[in-house]
Amino acid sequence: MSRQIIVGNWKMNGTTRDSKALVQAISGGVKAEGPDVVICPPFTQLSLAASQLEGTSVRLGAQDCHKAASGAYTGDISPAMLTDLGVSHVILGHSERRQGHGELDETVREKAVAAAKAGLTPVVCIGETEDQRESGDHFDVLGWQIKGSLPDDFSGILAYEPIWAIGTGRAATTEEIAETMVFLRQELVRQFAENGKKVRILYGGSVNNENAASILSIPEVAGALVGGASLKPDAFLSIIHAASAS
Ligand SMILES: O=C(CO)COP(=O)(O)O
Repeated sequence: MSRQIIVGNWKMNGTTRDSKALVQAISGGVKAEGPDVVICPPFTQLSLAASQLEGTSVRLGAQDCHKAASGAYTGDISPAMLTDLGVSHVILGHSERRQGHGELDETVREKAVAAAKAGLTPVVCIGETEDQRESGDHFDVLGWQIKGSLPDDFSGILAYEPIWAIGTGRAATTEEIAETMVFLRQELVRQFAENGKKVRILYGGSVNNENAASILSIPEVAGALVGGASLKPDAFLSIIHAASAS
């Protein structure tokens, strides 16, 4: 198993005071020789986190970006603004943006192109709803999301986050994850040939300190995208310690 990557998605959490404490606790507990670690605070805390993380091995990610480099887009943040702050990764197409903001596959793809062009590593999220899984349509849905959301020359990270597992405390079972990982790899190779072999796939959805070790030992799981548990230093650090470092 190769070096895994643990990404913490803080979502809309973090005032200055608690962000400072959280970054400090995480960076203080991470070992340079451990797995790759990326934390994704809200835009408002990126600058502070960047200065706190200087000289540490923890990388910084954002939770979204616009597809344009600059311009008349009130309220948006461009990829160049992120790299300017020392951000290296960007989460794109999270289900909370797809569902809450009507973000479409095509928009996610355009953002992934723009992010990569600016030197960011996109972490593109896909995942089925509970209804889609129950009706057995989940593989079709995931195949379409890959086709629609990933550019042909994609070389970033794909995060499989079943919507029904996000924030519910009900992670997918190791069998469900294992089976889905096999499908995702086949689909990536079918759609993108050689390039599809290189894309790293993360699992996300109710990953915590108790289930991390078994999820991270599933073949093809290159790491985890962690929401709620990434706000708790002890839980997040124990997920990090459960990940493979080499
Ligand atoms: O959405 C997620 C990470 O992007 C997962 O959130 P939870 O870990 O809180 O289920």
